[in-house]
Amino acid sequence: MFKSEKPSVRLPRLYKIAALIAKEYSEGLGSIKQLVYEKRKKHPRIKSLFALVSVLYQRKDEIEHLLKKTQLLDKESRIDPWVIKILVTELLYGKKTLSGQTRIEQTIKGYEQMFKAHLSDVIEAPVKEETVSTKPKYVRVNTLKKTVGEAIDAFRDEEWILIKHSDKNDYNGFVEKVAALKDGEFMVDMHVPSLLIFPSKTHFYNHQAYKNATIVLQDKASCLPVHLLAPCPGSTVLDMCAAPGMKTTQLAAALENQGVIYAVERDAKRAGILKGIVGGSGATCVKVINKDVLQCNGKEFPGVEYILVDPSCSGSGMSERATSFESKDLSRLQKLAGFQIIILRSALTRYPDAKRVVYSTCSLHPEENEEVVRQVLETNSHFKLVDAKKLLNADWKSFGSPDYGELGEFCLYARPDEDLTNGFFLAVFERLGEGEQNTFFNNKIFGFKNELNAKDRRKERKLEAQQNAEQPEMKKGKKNRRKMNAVGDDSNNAEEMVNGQTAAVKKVQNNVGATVVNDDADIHKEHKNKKKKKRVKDDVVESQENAINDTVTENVSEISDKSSGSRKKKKHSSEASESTDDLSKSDQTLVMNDNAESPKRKKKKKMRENVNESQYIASESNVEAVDKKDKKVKKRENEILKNQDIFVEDEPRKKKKKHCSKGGESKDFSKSDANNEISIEEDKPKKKKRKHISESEELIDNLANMTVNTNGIEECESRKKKRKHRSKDSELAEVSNNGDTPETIDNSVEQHKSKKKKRKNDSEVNELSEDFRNIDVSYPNSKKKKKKNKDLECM
Ligand SMILES: C[S@@+](CC[C@H](N)C(=O)[O-])C[C@H]1O[C@@H](n2cnc3c(N)ncnc32)[C@H](O)[C@@H]1O
Repeated sequence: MFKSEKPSVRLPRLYKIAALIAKEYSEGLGSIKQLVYEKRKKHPRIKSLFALVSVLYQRKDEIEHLLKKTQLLDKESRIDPWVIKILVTELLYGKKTLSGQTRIEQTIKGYEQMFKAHLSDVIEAPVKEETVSTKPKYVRVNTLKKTVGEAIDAFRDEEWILIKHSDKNDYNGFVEKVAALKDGEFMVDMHVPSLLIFPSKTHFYNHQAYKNATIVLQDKASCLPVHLLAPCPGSTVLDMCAAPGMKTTQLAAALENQGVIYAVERDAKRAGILKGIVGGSGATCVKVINKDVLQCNGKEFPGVEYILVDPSCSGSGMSERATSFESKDLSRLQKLAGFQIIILRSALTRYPDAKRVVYSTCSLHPEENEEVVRQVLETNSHFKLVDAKKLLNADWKSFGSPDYGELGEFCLYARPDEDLTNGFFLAVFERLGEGEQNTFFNNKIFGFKNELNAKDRRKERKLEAQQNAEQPEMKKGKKNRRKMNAVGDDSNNAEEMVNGQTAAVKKVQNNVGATVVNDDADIHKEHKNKKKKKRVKDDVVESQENAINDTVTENVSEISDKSSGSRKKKKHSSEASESTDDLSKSDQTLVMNDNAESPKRKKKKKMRENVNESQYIASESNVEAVDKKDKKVKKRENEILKNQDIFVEDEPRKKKKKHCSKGGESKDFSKSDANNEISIEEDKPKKKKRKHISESEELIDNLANMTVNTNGIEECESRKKKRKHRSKDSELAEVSNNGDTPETIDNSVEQHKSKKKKRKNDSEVNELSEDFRNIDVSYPNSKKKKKKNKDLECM
């Protein structure tokens, strides 16, 4: 390739920073705008940075095509792929030249003719319209600062018109109303009562309520995990992957600042941002901890009852990223999934008081969602998967894949086209109660059960019932044969899946199979056997979970040594990959049944761990750019943060109040929003204002019916007390219960429009988004397109 005669050494910072932002954006670490502001490192050409990354994503299909055709990433493997993508963007869609004399720029420029040749293959497609344009603006009321009723009244005082939808069984009708919201209208969400919905073009950056954190711009999908975790005031919560802190502050609001939230964030810089957001929100019950959560456990955070696991993911659900470069990268997905499995497992095994755990991602890939849930559930004997729709207690339409049978049915998706939200996935786990079972637990061959289909399970049960009806002697023989066959089948599967690991896998299977067969041997002592089987199973699981924890610990120690030992790990990885390549592809978190573990198996297990470690490490090093810094820099950052009062505590502070009784109860979150947040000023002089109040109260009555079904769990005592205190207020509300009629809504539209126009003129001048409307002239494509504001809602 062409090389300049006097190559300069340094690539312009603009490109380096743009590459970093593009990479982090692809990893779901924020919206482009948010990352530009966060990462620009005082670079003055903020618009150019934004434009470069935006155009890269707008033109991703073409760029991807060119990279493939020219094999540029392979040929220039020494150059960071993100730098390549940014430079290609600049060359083809930006200034249309790379004027710098650096070797890297010149190298990319050398491909210009090839690009042009291949560009003609690509049908000149219009720049992709961002699907977010149809997505409304979601505004979560920060109930630490204002009640929902107060917030609604405040908006109505600004002439916003409330559109109601109270039928919680009519989700389609609700979505239709949301999609049809006109300028000047807003709604209350039918699932998350503290969430208000505005038309997509509404901007809040200049709104006082946004500036003082009375409202938070948070997508509906991102509000659901905390809504379903539903911790009650006074409880102890662990937010495992907390930054930038949208869900942390939502958790604090759910707790009404009573209790403790351990908000753990591994990235030092992001922990700083988290601390800022928490501080601004008025949350006082949050402890920000800058640490790898995989190094934490129930000793460090005692009494954790609720856990939110919202790990780094591909971010494929973010509307505008839906078909990004990464969405097709299976190996990256596997790495991310490996990490997600480890972190979810640690949530389910390391916190003995945990009663409810919510796992969420902003990914639409089953590899990061149902598959993670499957792998974790199949090896956990203490938790069950809960039907999330039941908890939601209202109509919903997007669920997990039918390929996963009941498991899929129990998980929720949010999809941009159907739900008008970002893409999201969510699964809820609860600790097993007395006599309960995790029906997804794989008690045959851990990690190799393929019959997840509910149909298959029904068939299995039918078969079992038939066998029970047969002669005991016959049954004995048949059952044993069946068990043996099952082992054989699974061995075959294992063989296909694990390739080089066959022997070890068979040994695991035979061990487990033998246990089951022995347990089943005496069918006349069925009752006794059941108990025995459960004991054996529990023992196996216990040791298995311990083994998993050990693995996690080993991973952690490896990770913490990452900067010094990355080369070593690469070696591990390549050594192991020879024999475990397929394993890593198909089942990288192969469950470890360590009951009576042979040295040979231990060795194999270690090998698998090495693969997992290196994959996990690889994915994590992708996820956090900061990890590339050397230890010294990181240490210095940590010290700075320590000085900023981000702390790691050995002992948690004493809880202010513990409202939940022992049994694992969680609060009725919707009711809390409804009952807790409304305060009515009795002596408002204006008629109009009084009307607003009464309407709000009517709405609140509706909200009170939107309860989170907590599976028979009692309501928090604190809630009851609070409701009593507020009963006076609600009585008053009932007296003045006059809602908007369609007529009043219509009449006020005109009035509203003129006022709104003025308000719009004022506010738009200062909109932050304006920065991006007149994007650098060198980017005609991005200029053509109207820039859509992206809030912090990506999280
Ligand atoms: C998807 S974001 C979380 C968004 C956040 N829950 C919110 O609502 O604002 C994932 C975060 O997890 C952090 N993270 C990744 N691995 C971690 C680990 N092992 N320990 C703690 N934090 C981790 C990442 O740095 C990133 O900030």
